[in-house]
Amino acid sequence: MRVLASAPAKIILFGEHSVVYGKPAIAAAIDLRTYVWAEFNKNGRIRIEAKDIRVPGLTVSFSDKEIYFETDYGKAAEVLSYVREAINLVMEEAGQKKGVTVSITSQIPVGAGLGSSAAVAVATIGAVSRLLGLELTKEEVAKLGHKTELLVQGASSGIDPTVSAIGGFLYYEKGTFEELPAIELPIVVGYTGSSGSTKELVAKVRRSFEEMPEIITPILNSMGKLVEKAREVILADYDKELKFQLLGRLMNINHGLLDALGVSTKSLSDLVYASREAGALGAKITGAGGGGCMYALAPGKQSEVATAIKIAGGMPMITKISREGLRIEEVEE
Ligand SMILES: Nc1ncnc2c1ncn2[C@@H]1O[C@H](COP(=O)(O)OP(=O)(O)O)[C@@H](O)[C@H]1O
Ligand SMILES: C[C@@](O)(CCOP(=O)(O)O)CC(=O)O
Ligand SMILES: [Mg+2]
Repeated sequence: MRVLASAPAKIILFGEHSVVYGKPAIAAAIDLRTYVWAEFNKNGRIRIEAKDIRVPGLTVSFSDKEIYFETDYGKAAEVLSYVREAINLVMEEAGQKKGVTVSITSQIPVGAGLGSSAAVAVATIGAVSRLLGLELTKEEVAKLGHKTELLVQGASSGIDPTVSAIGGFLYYEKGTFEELPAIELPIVVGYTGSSGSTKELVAKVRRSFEEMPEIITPILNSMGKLVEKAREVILADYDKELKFQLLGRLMNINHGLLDALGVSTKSLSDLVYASREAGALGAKITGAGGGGCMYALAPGKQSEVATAIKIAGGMPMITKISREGLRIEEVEE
């Protein structure tokens, strides 16, 4: 038997990092996906084929006749730790340990703030649980995805695996979520081309929080308040123009606060300012930062903003919200 599952990337519209401290956040699934095939194998081992992820720590030496490959097993194992933990958790849940081969292909840039870690965990949990005959709801998959991130990162709010499993547009707070009405969001995502590790960035914010709680706590509180305000604006009966203007202002404040937490970079801020100058109503980092992506809200100006992002050295992506979260694509008996 073979099962193919897929799960989407996400953007965090408001509230990354502060969500780790129990504040609310707003996120949406987007139309880039990770695909995972799972099937039984005969050798009884867990085999992971990660087809498009860069594995660090490879050394090649060669003479006239031969090529030698050496791998830093620690580094290679670390890169695959989300997939490994996800498989282990499903096997524990099913009370079965079997030889399973998992094969991954992904459209999501890695370490770019678009939730590749959550998508790979959710799609793996979806495929392996179905293979083992375990019937999990999307909420249960989200919870196991959250556990996976906690095991690998040490800290995780759970927002990414929840959005990836459920799909759509969500207001998330401490493990619970509310589905927000689908509104057409004229956004442009800008990718700096560099990456940041969520584990390291979350740890960096934690260090500042522990060293200067009297300064960092009010920043996190402000972030929480602006997310509540953004939810009110999204649900209010305002016309679109006013809604976008208010959301844009809140995005700019959120970016400033993320910069104050130390998770922006020059490239990210360059793309943010270039977008605003090209007419975006708001622009901010999305995800953990330290590289990766920003997004801009640009009604009627999406192509101007995309061009400005390109000129500033980034890669623009015009994406749509994906209504669908985890999907079982194929089951071959
Ligand atoms: N296609 C993939 N195959 C295997 N592991 C992946 C894949 N995509 C992402 N990952 C895992 O997720 C990690 C990146 O997660 P993270 O630092 O949270 O950044 P983000 O979630 O923003 O992309 C990678 O180092 C790797 O461990
Ligand atoms: C920084 C954080 O708020 C979001 C991280 O998202 P990503 O892994 O950078 O896509 C962490 C979390 O919510 O667990
Ligand atoms: Mg991640």
